Amino acid sequence: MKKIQVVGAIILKSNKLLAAQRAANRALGSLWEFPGGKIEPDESPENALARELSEEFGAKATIFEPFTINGDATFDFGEVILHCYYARLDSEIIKTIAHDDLRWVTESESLELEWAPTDVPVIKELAKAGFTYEYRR
Ligand SMILES: Nc1nc2c([nH]c(=O)n2[C@H]2C[C@H](O)[C@@H](COP(=O)(O)OP(=O)(O)OP(=O)(O)O)O2)c(=O)[nH]1
Repeated sequence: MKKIQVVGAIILKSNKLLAAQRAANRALGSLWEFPGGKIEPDESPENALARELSEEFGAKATIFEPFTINGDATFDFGEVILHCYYARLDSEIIKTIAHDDLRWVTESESLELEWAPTDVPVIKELAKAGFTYEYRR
C-alpha cells in the first residue's frame, strides 16, 4: 500500500482553531481537515507546510513544533500519514483554492465537525490539550 506523507497546520488564534472543509470535488470531499497537503520528495515537512499555506491561502506562515501524535488511515488510494505542526499565519488569508469553508472553532465546536478519518485521533487529542499555544519567535 502506497504511503502518502501529509503535513497539516494547527493554526490557533484567541483560543480557536482554524478548521478547513475540503472542497466537495476533491478526495475526502467535504470532510474537515488541517490545512496543508502532501510532502514532496526531498522537502522538509516544515517547508512543505509553508508552501501549502502559501498556495492555498496566499498567506505567509511560521511553522513551530510538531504535535505529539500523528494521524494514520488507509483509503483505496493509499495510506495517509498525517504530521501536524503548530503554525502561525503572518499575513492575511487572501484566497482559498482547496476549501469550501474555513471556520475558527472552539474545542467543543471542533468536535462537532466531521473530520477526515485520519484526523479524528489528532483533533480529539488536540481538543483535550486545549486550543492554546505560545507562538514565540
Ligand atoms: N491537507 C490535508 N490532507 C489530509 C488531511 N487528512 C487527510 O487524510 N488528508 C489527506 C487528503 C489527501 O488524500 C491527502 C493530502 O493531499 P491534498 O490533496 O490535500 O494535498 P496536495 O495539495 O499536496 O495534493 P494534490 O491534490 O496537489 O495532489 O491527505 C488533513 O488534515 N489535511
